[in-house]
Amino acid sequence: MSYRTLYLGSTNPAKLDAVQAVFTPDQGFTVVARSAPSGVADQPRSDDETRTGAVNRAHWLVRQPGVELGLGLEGGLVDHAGDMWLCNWGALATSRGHLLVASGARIPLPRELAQSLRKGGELGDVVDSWSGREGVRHREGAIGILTEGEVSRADLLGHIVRLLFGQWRYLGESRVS
Ligand SMILES: O=P(O)(O)OP(=O)(O)OP(=O)(O)OC[C@H]1O[C@@H](n2cnc3c(O)ncnc32)[C@H](O)[C@@H]1O
Ligand SMILES: [Mg+2]
Repeated sequence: MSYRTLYLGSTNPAKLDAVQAVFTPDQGFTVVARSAPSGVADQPRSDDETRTGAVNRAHWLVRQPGVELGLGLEGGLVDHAGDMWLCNWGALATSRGHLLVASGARIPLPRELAQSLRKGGELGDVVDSWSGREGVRHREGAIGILTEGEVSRADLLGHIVRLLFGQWRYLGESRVS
């Protein structure tokens, strides 16, 4: 069997777990993690900026020689209904010019966290010092802490990856060769 390679635009293990759970060898895929520039702030602060970060990563990947399929995932913050919410976006680009986009579930952040984030900084760093843990962004994520382990960052991103994979399958025969 010949495998298709899916490039992920990040080496973050939580993102890689989410992608490897969907783009499996059984489905005919190998996954390669390669840091891709998001072209937006390290901490995006709107849906638009977060989606753009995911799309830029995916597009950057398919501009590299030999890359057929590029997937970008981006985490961000959104002000909504008086709270600051955690959001995530994903994009899957093909070298044939298709672009599929999806966003994930979101939850409001505790006021205390939102307050420090309004002063600047990245959610990953703020959550580490707030929770007294290290490297939360690479493991359970803020979402894992805020849901008592019920939903991990990989779970949250996994749903987005499935939405992308499903849309790509729906494209059918017109997808990449
Ligand atoms: O190496 P990359 O792919 O950039 O991985 P990252 O962890 O920085 O992830 P993003 O750039 O997609 O996310 C932007 C910021 O939001 C943070 N973030 C998003 N979701 C998070 C979560 O569930 N837990 C902790 N930090 C999160 C993340 O750590 C960054 O500071
Ligand atoms: Mg980042």
